[in-house]
Amino acid sequence: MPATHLNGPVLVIGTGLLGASIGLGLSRRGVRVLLSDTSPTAQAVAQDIGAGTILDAATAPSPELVVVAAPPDVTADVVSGALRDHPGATVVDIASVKSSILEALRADTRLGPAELERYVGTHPMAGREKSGPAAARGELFTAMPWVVCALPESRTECRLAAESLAIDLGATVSRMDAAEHDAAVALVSHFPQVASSLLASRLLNAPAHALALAGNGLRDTTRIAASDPRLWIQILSHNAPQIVPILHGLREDLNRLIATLEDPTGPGALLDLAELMGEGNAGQARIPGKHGAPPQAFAVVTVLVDDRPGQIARLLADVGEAGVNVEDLRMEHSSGHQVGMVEISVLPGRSGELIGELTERQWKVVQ
Ligand SMILES: NC(=O)C1=CN([C@@H]2O[C@H](COP(=O)(O)OP(=O)(O)OC[C@H]3O[C@@H](n4cnc5c(N)ncnc54)[C@H](O)[C@@H]3O)[C@@H](O)[C@H]2O)C=CC1
Ligand SMILES: O=C(O)C(=O)Cc1ccc(O)cc1
Repeated sequence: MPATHLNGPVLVIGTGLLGASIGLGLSRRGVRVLLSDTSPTAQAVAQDIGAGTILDAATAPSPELVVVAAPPDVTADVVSGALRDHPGATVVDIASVKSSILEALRADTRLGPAELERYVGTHPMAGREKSGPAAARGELFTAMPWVVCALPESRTECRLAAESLAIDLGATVSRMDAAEHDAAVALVSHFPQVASSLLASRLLNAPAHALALAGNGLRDTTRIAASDPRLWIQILSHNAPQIVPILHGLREDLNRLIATLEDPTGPGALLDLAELMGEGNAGQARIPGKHGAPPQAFAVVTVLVDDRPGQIARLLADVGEAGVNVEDLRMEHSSGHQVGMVEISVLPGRSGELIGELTERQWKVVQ
């Protein structure tokens, strides 16, 4: 079991997707986790999957750290309660927006300055398009960024406790203030969500024969359109001032593109399209790779796999035996066929070796 910086107990308030994932990850590392949720079902499911034990306020020891993992619109109120109920604890929240919560806490007359010194806002940049504890994963945060927004008055030991939470769960700490955080996530998280939802909503009246042709391009760009609307209504409305300027920029680009495509043979039209695609290529290339490393082009080895149970596991075991690290993996099913294509991304320079090993083991490698 890896050593942890936190001693515990850690009280998780809100045991949905994120809270139960935190509970699972900490419990697996040997930290005692107490669980609390307004929904008795969410609490019970979180306990059943091993995320911790349901809090019994009468007998529970005082927590070292309280993690508020409730929806954004109740987060400030729950943090305020936790700061008052647990005077010896650091209290962090993990909500996707930070400034609106901080403003509400600063305006909260039930809190004194000494209480706010124990609060640190945080945001793990990891999640899923599902909600609830049944979708929780203890390894959700491994190698993902975790933003820590300490206040100027946050106590050092409280900032360190917040950072320990992220580090113990395998995440990478990124320090910034609430305003910087909100501007950054508006661009890299909230705008993609809006774009994906807008794109997917265009499919509402699409004929079935058109949808049957959908490939990974559409699946990749609409995956997060399946996200929980109840959460996203809150995120978007809390961070609206940061999102609106990005949408104005999008509108300008759309107007330009529409004008170009309305006269695709007009002067400069093709150059305009080339510029648009080129700017997209350049923007995409700026997205960092795994572990915050610079973007890296991987070689992709494509393998045809029969759609039978156990095939992927057998393929991955063979890749492992070949001694080649899998950097990324994706699978494409063609509808109506009993075969799938698995794309294995590996470091450039290792693909030839992998193709040789897999071919020798009778896999059908697409060249
Ligand atoms: N879903 C995601 O991918 C990510 C979500 N977050 C943030 O994590 C927080 C939780 O989100 P999810 O786990 O996805 O939502 P969820 O819907 O899966 O879980 C939220 C839980 O909070 C409980 N809850 C509601 N009001 C409460 C209260 N007053 N006291 C105690 N518990 C209460 C609900 O019963 C529910 O079990 C949100 O603030 C969200 O912005 C952060 C990163 C990623
Ligand atoms: O599913 C994804 O790719 C995400 O980006 C999930 C996510 C959702 C909300 C957040 O505040 C942070 C991360």
